[in-house]
Amino acid sequence: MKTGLTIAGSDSSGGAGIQADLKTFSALGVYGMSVITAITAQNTVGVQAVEEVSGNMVGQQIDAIFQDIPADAVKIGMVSSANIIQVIADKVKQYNMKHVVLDTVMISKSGCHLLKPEAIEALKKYLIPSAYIVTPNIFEAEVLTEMKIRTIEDMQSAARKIYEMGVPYVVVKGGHLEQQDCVDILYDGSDFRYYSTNRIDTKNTHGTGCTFSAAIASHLALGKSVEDSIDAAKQYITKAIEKSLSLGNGVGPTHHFHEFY
Ligand SMILES: Nc1ncnc2c1ncn2[C@@H]1O[C@H](COP(=O)(O)OP(=O)(O)O)[C@@H](O)[C@H]1O
Ligand SMILES: Cc1ncc(COP(=O)(O)O)c(N)n1
Repeated sequence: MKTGLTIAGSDSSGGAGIQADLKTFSALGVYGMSVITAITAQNTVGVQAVEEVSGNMVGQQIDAIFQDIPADAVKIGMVSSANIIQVIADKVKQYNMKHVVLDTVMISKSGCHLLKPEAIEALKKYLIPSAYIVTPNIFEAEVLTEMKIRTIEDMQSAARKIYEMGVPYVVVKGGHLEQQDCVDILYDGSDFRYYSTNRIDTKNTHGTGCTFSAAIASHLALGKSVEDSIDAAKQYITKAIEKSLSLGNGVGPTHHFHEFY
């Protein structure tokens, strides 16, 4: 069986973070493993508290996995601090991790900092260059590139700038662009590819970025190319949003379905 690892934060409400990633791995037929970087007390309304795991413990979780079970793909989500970033970047190198999909999580949809602002430089310097694919949303791409993004052309310029940080593939997600379609763009250093769907009219988008990046990692683990993995992940996230759940009083979660049923 193919294996996937998520290195991310825990979301107690099960909609985002580690929980969304493991549900995605499972739905796509990949054996899921996890390294928890932080625990959040969180629900569909907001994030009530965050407690970071120590860098040492993050490293020990990674060691425990890689000394026993190789991961066919790795998804990285909430990393919280510069110290944790450094540990993860070192371990990616040490274990020569393959198919590392980095979702540059910064702020929750409810406005809580999941990455300390002072850790952004470390993210750019150490983690982005150690990834195979990065998947910033519009806001994250703006922070990384220090530019405003309002159009597809702006997304392209941002993708070029992020590529220059030393990562082979950049996906800038267009879920937050003010236009009818949801267009994600892939840049590989020479060409752009576009993945577009109609915007689904729903408030329930808790965990969309987590689900999308975990789905890309799952398809890479299953042996698909980068282009096909993103295509398949786009189909998965679109269905997961279409069937999203009105649970809780706020932004409800995506729904994970087992394709084999
Ligand atoms: N309302 C929507 N309808 C269809 N697809 C969406 C919608 N919102 C987001 N997406 C898609 O979900 C994925 C996550 O994107 P986005 O919302 O931009 O990231 P994040 O969750 O990190 O903020 C992307 O593939 C995006 O195009
Ligand atoms: C622990 C954790 N990680 C990530 C997110 C971002 O979620 P989204 O996918 O909705 O941007 C979150 N809310 N909580």
